[in-house]
Amino acid sequence: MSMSEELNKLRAQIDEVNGELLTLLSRRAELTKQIGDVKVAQGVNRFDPVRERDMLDMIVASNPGPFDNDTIRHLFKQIFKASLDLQQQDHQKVLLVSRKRQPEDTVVAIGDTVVGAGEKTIVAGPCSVETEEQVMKVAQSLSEQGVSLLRGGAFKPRTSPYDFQGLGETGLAILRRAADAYGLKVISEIVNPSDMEMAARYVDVVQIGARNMQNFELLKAAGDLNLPVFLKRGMSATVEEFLFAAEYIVSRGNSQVILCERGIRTYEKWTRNTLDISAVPLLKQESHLPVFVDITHSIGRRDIQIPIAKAALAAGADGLMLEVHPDPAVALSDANQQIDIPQFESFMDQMYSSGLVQREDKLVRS
Ligand SMILES: O=C(O)C(=O)C[C@]1(C(=O)O)C=C[C@@H](O)C=C1
Repeated sequence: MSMSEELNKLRAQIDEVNGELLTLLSRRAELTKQIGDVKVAQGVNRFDPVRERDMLDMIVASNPGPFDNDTIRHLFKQIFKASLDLQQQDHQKVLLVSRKRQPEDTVVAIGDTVVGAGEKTIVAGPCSVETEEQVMKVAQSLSEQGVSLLRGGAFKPRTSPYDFQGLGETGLAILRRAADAYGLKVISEIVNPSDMEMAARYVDVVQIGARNMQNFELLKAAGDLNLPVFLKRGMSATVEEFLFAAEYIVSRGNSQVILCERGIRTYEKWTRNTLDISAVPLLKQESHLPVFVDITHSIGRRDIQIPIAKAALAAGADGLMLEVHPDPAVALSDANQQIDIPQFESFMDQMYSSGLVQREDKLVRS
């Protein structure tokens, strides 16, 4: 027998053993899955280190070699770990917001504006609603720029109780009048579950702010609404916690949820928050919900807004949120970060000329 004939023969035997090992591993895996089910039913912990140690002791006691005991232990520990992972996967509930549940993108219709269907959408407006004149000026600019979603804060959860807290229902009424005057739609934050019904008379989209991302009663109330919800990521929330917050809304029957990355708290001081750009493709990958980036709160400065906007869109964001005020210097909140109307016009010019955003009023809808 030649050398290569001998090699081929041995390899054929190895292939056979591999097949037998695979059959045995699969049989073992099926058994561990069944054990996993029994453990869930009994409410027992899946990981059982004592059982693992006993099995290892038993196995090495009858180890015929040539592998030494440490190697055998190592190999079997890998098998235990894989079995545990399998038990866990089996019982992980697939979230309603997950792409595993719904592979196709959720599209949210706000009037004629279609969010999440490929076109990029801009949401703009003042941080706080201050006067009718202020909101009218911004609304006029939005309509001239072909932007149809007007934002404005009427209920302001401010860090300090002594800061301007918003005009409340009066503010929502101002937003509605301005939006109606210019054919726009309104997005505004609601902070109290008991205000949801009242808010639905004025707004087209309810916003849940970063500070309320884990206000579960508010999330449930938003889930009972028949309106889209714009959910902002909490400043210290992980991507997973963010998705669970969205799940609170969707699990109540409201699937019209838009996620918004708005920066997270880090040690960096040159931006107000640190824009977690990686959250955008991660959220798009994990979830079917549309994803926006708030380019105002995330960075808190005007000078780098254009590259940040481009980065957000390039990362796959479905839209951008930004703050516009006729006279930012005298704004009652966020005076340092809002842009004025000429700056907004120039911003939109750059978005359109780069081809990243299409004018909504020029889009032909089928
Ligand atoms: O015997 C169990 O309790 C199992 O869950 C099975 C198994 C195994 O793969 O053998 C898996 C995980 C535990 O940590 C211990 C053992």
